[in-house]
Amino acid sequence: MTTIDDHIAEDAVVLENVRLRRGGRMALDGVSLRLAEPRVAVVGRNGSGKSTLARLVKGLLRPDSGTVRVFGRDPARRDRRSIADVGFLFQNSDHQILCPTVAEEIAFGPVELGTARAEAAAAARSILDAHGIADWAERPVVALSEGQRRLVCLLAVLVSEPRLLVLDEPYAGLDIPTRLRLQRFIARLPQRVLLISHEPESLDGFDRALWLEDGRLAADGAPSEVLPAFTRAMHALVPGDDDLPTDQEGAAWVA
Ligand SMILES: Nc1ncnc2c1ncn2[C@@H]1O[C@H](COP(=O)(O)OP(=O)(O)OP(=O)(O)O)[C@@H](O)[C@H]1O
Repeated sequence: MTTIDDHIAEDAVVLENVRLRRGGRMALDGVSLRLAEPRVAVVGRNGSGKSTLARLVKGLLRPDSGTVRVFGRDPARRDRRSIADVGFLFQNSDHQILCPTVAEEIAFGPVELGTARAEAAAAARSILDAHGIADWAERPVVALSEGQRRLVCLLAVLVSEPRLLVLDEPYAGLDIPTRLRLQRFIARLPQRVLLISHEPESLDGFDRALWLEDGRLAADGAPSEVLPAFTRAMHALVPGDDDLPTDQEGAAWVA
C-alpha cells in the first residue's frame, strides 16, 4: 500500500541522515532534507559541502551512510531513468564538454540515453534555433567564450528534458549582462532547479534557501530570511580595515 509519504517522495529529493567523508574531512555530516519546491538555492563558504550535495543528488557520489532518493530512486544506481531525471551543470564547463562542435555536444546526451543519432541532431538544431543561435551549430566549442560555453552546456542538459536541474555555480566568472541573461533564462525554465551560488543577489524568485556550514545545515528556509543572515555572517568574518592587524590577515582565508 502506498502512503502519502511515498507520494511526496516520488516527487521530491530526499536525503536522510547523509554522511560522506572526502579528503579526510566530513564533506556532509548528517544532512536530512526533503526538497519539493520549484527553486532551491544552496549557499555556503568554500568547502562547506555544496558541490558534494549536488553530486550526491546527481548520483556521481554515494553517501558513506544515510540515503539519497531522487523522485523515489537511488541516483547512484545510475539507471537510465535516474540519469534522465536529473540534468547536471558542472561548476567548470571543461568537465562537461566532450564533443568538438556545439551541435554534437548538445546531441551527445540524448544519444547516450538511447535517442537515434538523426533525431538527437535534429533536437540539437531545434533547441539552438529556439534560442536564436542556430548559427552556432558547427562552431568548435573551444572557440566559444566561457559564458557562451556555459549556455551550450545548459542547452545540452535541457535538450533531454530532465525533471530536475542541478546547477553548480552557473554564474561563476560571467560578466554582469551575461549573468543577468542566464539568470532570466533559468528563471523561465519549467524544470525544478537546485542551484548553488556564491551570489545571493542572483537568487531572486527562489522558494527555499539552504545554507551549508562545514557539511551541516546552518539554516534552511525562506530566502528572504536565510540569504540576508548568510550575507551578514559572511561579512562579519572579515573585520573592517581599521580593526585588522596585518599579521592576522592570513587567518581569514581558512574556513
Ligand atoms: N575531489 C575531492 N577529493 C577529496 N576531497 C574533496 C574533493 N572535493 C571536495 N573535497 C572536500 O570535501 C569538502 C566539501 O567540498 P565541496 O566541493 O563539496 O565544497 P563546496 O561548498 O562546493 O566548495 P566551493 O564553494 O569551494 O566549490 C571539502 O573539505 C573539500 O576539501
